[in-house]
Amino acid sequence: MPLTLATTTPGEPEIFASLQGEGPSMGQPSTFVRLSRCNLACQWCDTAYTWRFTGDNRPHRDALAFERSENQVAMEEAALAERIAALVPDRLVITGGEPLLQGAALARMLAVLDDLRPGMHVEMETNSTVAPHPALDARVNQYNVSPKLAHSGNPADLALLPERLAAWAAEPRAYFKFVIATPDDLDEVRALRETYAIPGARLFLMPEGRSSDVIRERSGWLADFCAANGLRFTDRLHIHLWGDTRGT
Ligand SMILES: Nc1nc2[nH]cc(C(=O)O)c2c(=O)[nH]1
Ligand code: SF4
Ligand SMILES: [Mg+2]
Repeated sequence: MPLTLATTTPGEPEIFASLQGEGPSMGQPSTFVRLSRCNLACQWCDTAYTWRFTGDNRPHRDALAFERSENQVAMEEAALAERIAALVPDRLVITGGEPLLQGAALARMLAVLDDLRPGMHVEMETNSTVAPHPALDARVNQYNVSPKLAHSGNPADLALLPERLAAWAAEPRAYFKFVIATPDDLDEVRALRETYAIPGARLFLMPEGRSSDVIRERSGWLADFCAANGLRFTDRLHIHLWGDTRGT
């Protein structure tokens, strides 16, 4: 079974070399692979082209509908591994959408990649709701886990799964990255942190924003909060550098 990737332009899979823009590895040169499909629907999602296809009327800020045929492309595992191996970075970031929905195929792809480029550092971005396939889990070095708060618009019974959150909190490879839009969101983070005993060293707060101006405005109060509460702050470096564009 091939993987389903997002596209940069119709037919062209979203595979690119860039700098990790968010979280513990911010600034690291990395190859990115963006998979299509998501099991959630965040109203501020900046990659709605991975899930909000024509006929999907779940609320989104832009109310855009994307043509599935233009925004998805199938790719065999071995072909994807070859594309990754041909790029310079020795780190790989797999994102989406929700990449763990395609865990078994990703594990097969990473097995091929390990033959072509042994020792690559593999980072997985995830929305926290899907348990990693065991064969995939064995090949991941780092999880960047982003549970979705109430302001995302997802019902909590879909977005915040107690069993999953407890498992990520206990997983030393997992770094939490909470997307924060308003100061009210911080109370929800505080409650989750207490409930699941998330260590501060593995908890990042990141401003929501798809433009440099919005991110900068929110960074002001969010960075102050992080400093006062002993939490880690992450910017969205790629938005400052390249704006909200595909393939960056
Ligand atoms: N440069 C860059 N860094 C990123 N870190 C997480 C990303 C994502 O879309 O998940 C992302 C992205 O799209 N670009
Ligand atoms: S979980 Fe991520 S990809 Fe899915 S809708 Fe939310 S922001 Fe978008
Ligand atoms: Mg992104």
